[in-house]
Amino acid sequence: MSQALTVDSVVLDIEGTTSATGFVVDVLYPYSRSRFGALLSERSGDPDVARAVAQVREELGDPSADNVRIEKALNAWLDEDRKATPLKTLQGVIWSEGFARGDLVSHFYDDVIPALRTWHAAGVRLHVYSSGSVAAQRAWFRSSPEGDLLPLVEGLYDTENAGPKQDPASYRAIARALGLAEAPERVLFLSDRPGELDAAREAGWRTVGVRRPGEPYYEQGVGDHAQAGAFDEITLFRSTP
Ligand SMILES: CSCCC(=O)C(=O)COP(=O)(O)O
Ligand SMILES: [Mg+2]
Repeated sequence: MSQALTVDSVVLDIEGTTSATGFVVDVLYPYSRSRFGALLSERSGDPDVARAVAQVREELGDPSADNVRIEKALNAWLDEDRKATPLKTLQGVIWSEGFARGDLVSHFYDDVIPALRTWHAAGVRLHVYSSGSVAAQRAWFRSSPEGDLLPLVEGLYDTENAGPKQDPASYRAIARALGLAEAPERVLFLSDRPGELDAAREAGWRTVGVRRPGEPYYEQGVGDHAQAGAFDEITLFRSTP
């Protein structure tokens, strides 16, 4: 359904919205699964790895969990597609290196990159809020099939610097970071998940649910949120304060 909105900023979900869940699950997840063991044993001094390991131990309630137990927990969370922050941190370390090496190229639906360029050219500020870590998001946008898209994007937010995606407080924190705490209606959130859209709306944001055939939330729909089947159905104008 066509949507036309006047906003300052658009905040993008990745999986299911800009990009295919199938690509994440079939390409990125196996890439990380086969590298957790080496990361844990060879890179324990890396501050991101050490922080994530401490968080896994805390979540397991086992302060002395060894690498075998930690790897098992990571793989179990991967199997259930649990968006646990330490899992996402460790995946972000692995994927960033995979993108930098050229092993990986990110996926965007065909309608997405032209829309991002159009919205950016119209003066709309673009940001990302994903369960994928900020490091993963940076690598994802830098290594697109059309090259480096990072210059289009102003802010990157994840469950560590903003909070859980189904909590309105996370959207309030992002609005503050955007300088829009007093005007949250000037922020638009695009996501495939109704729980995330509900949380954004509760924080005062505008919302459009993106429903793409084949995505996990396609059948369920996005409740009473405005919806679009692709980004080329969404026209954005830059609002003035
Ligand atoms: C580059 S992020 C990789 C995808 C991912 O791991 C993820 O959890 C995405 O979740 P989203 O919040 O974007 O639906
Ligand atoms: Mg999503």
